[in-house]
Amino acid sequence: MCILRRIQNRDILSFVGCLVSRCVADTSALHRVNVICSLPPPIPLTLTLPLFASTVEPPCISPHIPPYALLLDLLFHSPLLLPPSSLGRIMALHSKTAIVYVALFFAHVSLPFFSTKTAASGAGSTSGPIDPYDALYYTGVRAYFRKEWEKAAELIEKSIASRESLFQTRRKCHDSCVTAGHDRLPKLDAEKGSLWDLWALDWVQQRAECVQYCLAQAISPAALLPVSEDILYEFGIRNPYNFLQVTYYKLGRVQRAVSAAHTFFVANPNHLEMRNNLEKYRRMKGVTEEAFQDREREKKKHWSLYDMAVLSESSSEWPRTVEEWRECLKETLKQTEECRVQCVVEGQRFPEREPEASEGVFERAAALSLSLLACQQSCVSVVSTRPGRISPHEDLLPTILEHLHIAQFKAGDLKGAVQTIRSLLLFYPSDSDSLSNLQLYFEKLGGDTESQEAQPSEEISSYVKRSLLEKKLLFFGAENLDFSFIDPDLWTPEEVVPESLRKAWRAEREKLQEREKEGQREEEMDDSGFYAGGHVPLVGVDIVMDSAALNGTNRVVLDGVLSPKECQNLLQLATAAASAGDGYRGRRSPHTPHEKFEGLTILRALKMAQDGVLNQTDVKLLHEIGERVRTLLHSYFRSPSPLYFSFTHLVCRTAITGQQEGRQDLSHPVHVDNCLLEAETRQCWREPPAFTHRDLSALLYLNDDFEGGDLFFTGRDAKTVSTTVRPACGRLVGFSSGPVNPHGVTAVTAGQRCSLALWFTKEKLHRDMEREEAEALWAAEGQNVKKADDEDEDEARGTRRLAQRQGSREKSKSKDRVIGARDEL
Ligand SMILES: O=C(O)CCC(=O)C(=O)O
Ligand SMILES: [Fe+2]
Repeated sequence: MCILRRIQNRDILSFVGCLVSRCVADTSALHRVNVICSLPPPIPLTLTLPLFASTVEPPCISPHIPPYALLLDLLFHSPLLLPPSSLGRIMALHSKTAIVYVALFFAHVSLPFFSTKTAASGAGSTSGPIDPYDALYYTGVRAYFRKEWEKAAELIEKSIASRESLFQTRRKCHDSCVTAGHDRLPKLDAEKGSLWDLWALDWVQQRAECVQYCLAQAISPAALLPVSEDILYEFGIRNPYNFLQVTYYKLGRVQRAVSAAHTFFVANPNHLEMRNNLEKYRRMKGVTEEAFQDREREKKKHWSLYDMAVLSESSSEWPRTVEEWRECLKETLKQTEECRVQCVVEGQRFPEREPEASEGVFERAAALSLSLLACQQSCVSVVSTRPGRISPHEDLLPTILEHLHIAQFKAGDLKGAVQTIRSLLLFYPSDSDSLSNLQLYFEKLGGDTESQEAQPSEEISSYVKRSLLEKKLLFFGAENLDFSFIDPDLWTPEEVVPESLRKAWRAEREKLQEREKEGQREEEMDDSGFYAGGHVPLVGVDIVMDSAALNGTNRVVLDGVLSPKECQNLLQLATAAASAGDGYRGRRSPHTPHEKFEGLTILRALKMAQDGVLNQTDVKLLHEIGERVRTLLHSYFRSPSPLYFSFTHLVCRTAITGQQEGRQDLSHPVHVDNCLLEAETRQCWREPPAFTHRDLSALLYLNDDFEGGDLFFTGRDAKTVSTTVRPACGRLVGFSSGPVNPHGVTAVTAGQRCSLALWFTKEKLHRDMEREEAEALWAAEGQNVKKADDEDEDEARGTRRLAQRQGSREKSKSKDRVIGARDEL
């Protein structure tokens, strides 16, 4: 197996020496790599590297690497015979794109190398130099696919721990080398011209040597090399925990499996299988709530502090809220620093573009320093992005300061409030609200706002000052050195942008504004691909309200989808299951504390039927009705592609008696099913934790004997109600799941409101695996139910199936329902 490590450098030879000096290879590895690795387009290059003796000086060589030598000639398959080594490492040089690919090969004999060094218990227990976490990961994944569960767990845990130790060591080395070479700095003041240059280089080199030496003490040479983009991505999406979840489950270590599952799910809230797994774990005996632990929580701790502080705002304990916002601010700044330090010590890549032939050392140095600055600036986006989300929170630091300011004001800490306002003004110096607040405080405090403690906080001042300086340099690079820089901040003042870029910047902004305006005009256009108005293939089902009547786009209300008896049967199912119901993802009151919320999926219902708690026929009816709804909506919305079940549950909301007095909230707050509605900006973000793959929503109501509980649609402001639908037995509301259809449910103030909620997706990949599991169980019992895999058919066939099924159902019940002639194919 091999791993590619990609390093870009046009002027490779200078550091190839250093890299190669850390490399060992064996001949079999060379051949294997040629076969296994897909290297970049082969532009023939035969490069014979000098044979290094074992006398290469530190810091290039680590004492842990045996004497070595390497000849590189991958393309002509003529590797130099090298002493066999357990760890092979090969480099292929690509002259045109100036990319060095370092491929690692781990021969079978290398496994003991890892096994002996990996600590049995995994996490955190790294002894000796830090091993390359990517290599450990690959070996762990290989063990996983071989079903060597113990080994897989051990190696993947070790890789997570090694990565963590690597970051910590980088941080430590960075801190301990901050002052290295400082004694050269006074010379910089004293000297001019080339001597100044030399002292500057000397300072840089002293610091580099210090860092290199420090890193080499703790990190194995292989782990010092950069890892591939693939590995960065894998760890970025927390995929190691995905493997660990299965691995621990197989090993019977359920608590660890649960925490791995939870850790993965936090960063992948749309992952259906993991959601299903977590629901299963929740129902397992012996699994405690503590097991649902995010193992990566510390790295995103500022978000839990943020949420805690927001929550505290709803209490009136303002001094505590102030403390919480302060903590959140401190942690956010700390995480930003951590991220920036990694940029410095990790080493930067040269910009992607082809270097000019005329570029000399200064241009190269500038390119590298711009890369470093861009990396550090990008930390704003890294820190501002919640786990599981794609887009960063806009203006995170100013937002935290705004919250802190309000909390301080409410807590009566006016001096603190003034300081925070002043800090906020550093980001937005002409913000009229902040300025008028400041004026107000000035009057209240009788001019004391100028006192020392009322100045902006030191850390925010230096943050803003440093950030502005970095932006200036980066914009300079963008203007003169062909460097591309995307500013992560909204608060950047225009004067920081050079005049020549400003025009393009303004034009870009105007275009954006224009697009936004257009967006608002086209807001009500639906790009879902659905086109309401198709036929309703079931006689007895009536369109009672179409999109026009419902004041919107791609919405419909159909009546007569269920007979009263069917409503009764499903209600029975709901009631019988309710006592053991698991709520919504295990939560009993996910939307409001005034109501109890019980959900039942088909798989769960089937298991309960197997246990004799529910009636099998009713469970099959639940399944069959889903098919009915799908066919109706597929046809009515003229779906351009097959619809797959994404999620289905029978759900009841019950008013809790004695908790309805003066209730102001909703049973289900206004939301959009497949994106995150931001009512203030009228934007809807199609990203996790929203269920982004949901395309069509359906609610099939079972009863009307309750108070409140109306479904209503709104505009994107989440306020303007466009229409209201009163639930009733057999009434089906269908609508496209996107931003044209924000909706909510009014409070259920008495009784129980039950419905079958269904969501459909056009993507087979996102189909509901639980439903398939239920179908497989039925199939295993020899029972005849239609499988979700049969769904790749056209509308007509779907309709025919409905017709046939409906026909036999109705015949057996001898009711007056017939199938429309058009569908009798
Ligand atoms: O029950 C209803 O009427 C709506 C529920 C809903 O919007 C949802 O579960 O997403
Ligand atoms: Fe909804």
